[in-house]
Amino acid sequence: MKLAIAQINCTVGDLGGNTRKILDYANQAKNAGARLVVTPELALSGYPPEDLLLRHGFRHACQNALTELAGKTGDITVVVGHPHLAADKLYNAASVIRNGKIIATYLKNLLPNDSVFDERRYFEPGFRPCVFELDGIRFAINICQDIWQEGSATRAKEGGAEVLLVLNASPYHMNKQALRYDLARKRIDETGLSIVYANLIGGQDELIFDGASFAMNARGDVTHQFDALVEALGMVELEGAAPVTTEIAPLESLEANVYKALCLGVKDYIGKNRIPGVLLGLSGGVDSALTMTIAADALGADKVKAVMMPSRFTADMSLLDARTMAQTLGVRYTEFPIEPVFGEFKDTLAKEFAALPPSDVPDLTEENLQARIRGTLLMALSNKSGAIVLITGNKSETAVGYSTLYGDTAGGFAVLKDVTKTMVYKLCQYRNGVGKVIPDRVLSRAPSAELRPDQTDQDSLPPYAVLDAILEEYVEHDMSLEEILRMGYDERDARRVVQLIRQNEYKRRQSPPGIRVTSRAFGKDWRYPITARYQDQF
Ligand SMILES: Nc1ncnc2c1ncn2[C@@H]1O[C@H](COP(=O)(O)OP(=O)(O)OC[C@H]2O[C@@H]([n+]3cccc(C(=O)O)c3)[C@H](O)[C@@H]2O)[C@@H](O)[C@H]1O
Ligand SMILES: Nc1ncnc2c1ncn2[C@@H]1O[C@H](COP(=O)(O)OP(=O)(O)OP(=O)(O)O)[C@@H](O)[C@H]1O
Ligand SMILES: NC(=O)CC[C@H](N)C(=O)O
Repeated sequence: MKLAIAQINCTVGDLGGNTRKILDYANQAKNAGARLVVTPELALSGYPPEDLLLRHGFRHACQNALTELAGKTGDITVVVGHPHLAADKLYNAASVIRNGKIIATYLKNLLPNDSVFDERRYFEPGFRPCVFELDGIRFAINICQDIWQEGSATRAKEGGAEVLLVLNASPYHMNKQALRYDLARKRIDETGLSIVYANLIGGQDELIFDGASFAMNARGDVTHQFDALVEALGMVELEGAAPVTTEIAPLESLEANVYKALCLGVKDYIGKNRIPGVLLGLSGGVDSALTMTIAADALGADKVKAVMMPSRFTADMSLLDARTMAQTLGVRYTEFPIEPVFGEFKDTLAKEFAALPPSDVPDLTEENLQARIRGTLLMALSNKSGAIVLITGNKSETAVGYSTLYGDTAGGFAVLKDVTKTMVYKLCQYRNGVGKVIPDRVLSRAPSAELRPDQTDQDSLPPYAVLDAILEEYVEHDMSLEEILRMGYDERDARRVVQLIRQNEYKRRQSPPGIRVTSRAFGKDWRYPITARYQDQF
């Protein structure tokens, strides 16, 4: 028999649109000869619906959508993920529907509350297995986190299952697929079941769901691997209860994978929020170059406008490279010299500043003013056009606060927020390999904010290779300063980076949302207090 995985891009809260999409995939699956179609976790509501789930109206609308879907699926069996209200309690559920009937409903056993998840805020756990039979094969259902520990799969086996259908909303981070394979193999070792793993795709605020659905036989061999980061209808052939090899998508490089994830994140944030286009400040540097390229690839060049805003500190090559890149990509481009406005601002402030020491030396104040003038101009264009400002700050800068509040941090969406500077360079190289967009010297010159004469980032920060390595240990691996020092990092660098990360919580708290591509981003999974005296002890 054939079953299908509907690897679909659902939109949170779009119950009508999600219902239509599930029906469309069910029809396609039926036409392709499938008897059963499996959707991702909470496909009906989109994932994660967050506090929408606390609204009575939304809970009831989800129940109604399920009834409507069940009435329209016909004779193909659909296993659909949905919020389920029973006796005033809410569950993360999956129902088996056919010919207008709900044949069985499974309630997710393990509710993740770590990392980016807070399912215990909304749902009650279930504890029973759910096994149903189709064409002589006994299928059981698990939902995402259920297979991250021993228990739910074992109970499915004890309930008589032969094939485990796993509905997922498993968010992307680098190298996540290897982790999913490991977990699936552990459950297979314990139970001898074969596994069909259906994952959501799409961007939802800071999260990316990468799809990459797969099937494994009872020996733990991958029999099917479907494409990542695109919608797909994956067909899985079973001989008895065993999936047999038909389709294995080739693995991509890490850079290709991250680049595509960022494009999907931009496309879905802009598209699902019905935003007409994007704007960005194009400096001739590497961060804005990459942000512009991702935006053009994701949305089409006609949806992107780049604005170069030179000052007296802008090098000629910055201006030339900005023009070249905008032209190569075909995005709309304009230039606003900021000197006149900068002069007016300084004149307006001069009398006040004269009373403050040291009045005659330009300092960070004047540097930040330039960034804020640029931010103000971009926001004015945003207000008039409806396009939103993409900010260009990367994870390294976001970590240490190397940015100006209400200046280069002013905007709607932060494309590179979880991409370190080291990775920014790798992604530029990857994209130039597909088709050259970013001139070599943009990649070879020393990074500079160009806010004072001859400035480079390394005047204020350790080299990015060092900063990024310490950042990964402290943020992603949760290492203490002491542990980082034991790894052999320079004491001054390590102390400085950790101190800057701690000191700049206030700045991050005011920053726009951005796309998560690592196992720990500065977003849902980073909730440090701004006001705090605790320091790691030595
Ligand atoms: N705990 C707290 N809670 C709330 N607000 C707090 C605060 N502590 C300071 N503040 C406020 O924050 C202000 C300081 O922040 P802010 O005004 O941003 O300025 P600040 O962080 O002092 O300076 C910006 C830094 O970013 C660098 N930069 C700027 C622009 C672009 C780039 C680049 O290459 O990408 C780098 C620049 O060279 C400089 O090192 C204070 O004056 C105060 O108003
Ligand atoms: N001359 C400029 N014209 C337009 N935008 C600018 C200009 N200078 C800075 N910006 C904006 O402010 C952001 C901060 O950039 P800045 O040059 O200060 O440092 P950066 O982190 O090295 O970024 P980039 O690598 O893009 O230059 C830029 O990415 C860009 O969006
Ligand atoms: N939605 C979930 O239950 C997610 C489970 C799991 N932690 C994952 O990231 O895949």
